[in-house]
Amino acid sequence: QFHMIKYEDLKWDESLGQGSFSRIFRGTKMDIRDGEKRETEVLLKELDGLHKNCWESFFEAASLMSQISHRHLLLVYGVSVFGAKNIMVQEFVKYGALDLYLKRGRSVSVSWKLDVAKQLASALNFLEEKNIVHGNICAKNLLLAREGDPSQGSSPFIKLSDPGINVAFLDKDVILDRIPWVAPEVLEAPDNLTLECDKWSFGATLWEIFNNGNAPLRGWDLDRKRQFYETFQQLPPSQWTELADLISQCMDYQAGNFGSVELCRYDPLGDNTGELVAVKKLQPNKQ
Ligand SMILES: N#Cc1ccc(Nc2nc(N)cc(-n3cnc(CCO)c3)n2)cc1
Repeated sequence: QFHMIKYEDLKWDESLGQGSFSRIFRGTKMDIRDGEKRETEVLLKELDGLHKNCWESFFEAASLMSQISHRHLLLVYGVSVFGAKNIMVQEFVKYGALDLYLKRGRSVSVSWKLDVAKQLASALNFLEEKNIVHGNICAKNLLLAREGDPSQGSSPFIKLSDPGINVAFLDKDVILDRIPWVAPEVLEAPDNLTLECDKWSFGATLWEIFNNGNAPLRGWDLDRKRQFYETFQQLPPSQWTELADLISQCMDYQAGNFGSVELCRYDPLGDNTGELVAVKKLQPNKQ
């Protein structure tokens, strides 16, 4: 289910940084078209050696992206395996990851952000229609193919990247660190990803986009992040009511695989001033 690319047809240019379990490089792949040699600029994503045992998951994530094509889904040309090296060969997307682009202080307009949000929504709608779960929606996995120029009225263009290693293969701490992008039910059952999980992550990614690429709960340690879910907290609401409503509809503790909801008082100080919170009991899915 994958196009195998010969290692000798690849050429590495400069390193572009570090994903969580991979290193990325600019490069070229050589192929023959109409009988002549052609070099295509590519992004080489190399799985790092210590995660060798998840190479199937690494490639499975990519093959998910190459089984279907959509204007806002990254094009994956194929894979190359050479000794211990596992390399995914992707189309080179001109401006790279959206979170870095926004953090670099590009001041972009609200309509620029709305365009990006709509494009992400259309990619997720497409995946949902195919009943395909991505599992790692976040601004780092949105790639900017076109900057868009407000003076020319041209809008940005994004591509959703591959999800990387499946969350079921990740250590608990890595999953905790993905709070608030990872849906709460994934912490209990990381091998049961559903479309609801992508909806939750969509909410956190919207928050990122409209907060100029700043990560939600930035700098929080794992215990504080875990508590964020245990006390059913929400992200700080956006200044735009409709956006705040959309984000809280996506990041809805009820919608996941939670069973009955029982209201009780969460009373940390023991002086009965605690706020009323909902206590959810994890129940097996009713279906
Ligand atoms: N300066 C700069 C610069 C860097 C990168 C690109 N291009 C590109 N193309 C892709 N296909 C994937 C990525 N990419 C970026 N970060 C990840 C890991 C998180 O997914 C993947 N970047 C363009 C310019």
